[in-house]
Amino acid sequence: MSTSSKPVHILVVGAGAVGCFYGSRLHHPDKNIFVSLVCRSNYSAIRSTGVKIETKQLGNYTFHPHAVYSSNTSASTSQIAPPEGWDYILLTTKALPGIVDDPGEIAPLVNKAPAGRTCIVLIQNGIGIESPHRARFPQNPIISVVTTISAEQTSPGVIRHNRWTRAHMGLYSTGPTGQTPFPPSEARRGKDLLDQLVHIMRDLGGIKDASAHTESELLEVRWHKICINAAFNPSSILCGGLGNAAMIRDVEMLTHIKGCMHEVFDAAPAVVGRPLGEHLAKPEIIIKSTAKNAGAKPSMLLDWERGRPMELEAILGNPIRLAREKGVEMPRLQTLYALLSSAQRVREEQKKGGEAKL
Ligand SMILES: CC(C)(CO)[C@@H](O)C(=O)[O-]
Repeated sequence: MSTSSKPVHILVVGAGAVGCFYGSRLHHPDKNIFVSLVCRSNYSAIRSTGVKIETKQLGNYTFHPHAVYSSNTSASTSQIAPPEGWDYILLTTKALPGIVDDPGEIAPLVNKAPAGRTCIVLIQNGIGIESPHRARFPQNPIISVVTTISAEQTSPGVIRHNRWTRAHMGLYSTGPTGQTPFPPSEARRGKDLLDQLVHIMRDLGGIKDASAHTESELLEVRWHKICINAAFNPSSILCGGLGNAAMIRDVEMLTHIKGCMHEVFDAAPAVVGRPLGEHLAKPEIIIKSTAKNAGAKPSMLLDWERGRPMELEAILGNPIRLAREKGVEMPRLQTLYALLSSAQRVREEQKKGGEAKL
């Protein structure tokens, strides 16, 4: 596939570990593909020296983005932004429904282009993250990406990639039924944009396990990823701050983690409409692979340690509610959700100087 005739402009909103890592693999100025970043606290560091990526899999290197912006507003009003807007906007911030209005945040960026032109790419954890974007941007192609990656920003603009680069991608129309609200020509355009993104990431960017999927396959992969995130991420906080590999060395923790994973495997068919496919790793295989990722912390633990809000609704609340609507309870996940939602509320009250009510 040729991507060189017309420039491709990609904007990454959320220049944390995941955004910087994937942004660096998509940036190919020699092929007319330009990645820019919207940064927050790491703005000065990245603007002056670029992003340093440390990865055993792909070698250490420095990524110099096409442009670096300090906020969505400054990107949308900048003189150097592409006048026709961006071809792709990659959202790699944490999914925090009820706390952050993601579609509202990116609206000035999406609306810079003619209606429906910009493709919105959601590289975020969790279930139910796409529908608010579809409601806000009825005409834009939306690509939902489920990534399994262990990476962290060790200091501003320095990203350590620990393990995995799996990126499953699929178009999101209106939901799991896969019925597209678009006329065939627009649906075709969405598919072309999906194929182009996979091509850039896999063939040019060296992410060998980047792949394109149908909408219903992607829903299945999202539930499979929940089996990992809902088991490890909340537990890492409640067990006192252990990383994933450390947790499963403890026999009681291992029983708990496996129990959470099987709970999701058992509940998923009620929502997805079929059992999770045989090609998707079973809990025992995930555990084996996780054991090799020693020293790394899951994203939710890093958020908790930094005093940031956790992705509780996307990773626990939404899956619990969707399964419950189908008559299936997930008691282990519900316990994690109740405890951590309360812990987060108490901490927010304490920050405000108040006291949680007894
Ligand atoms: C490490 C991981 C695979 C699960 O804990 C990742 O998704 C994360 O950090 O959330």
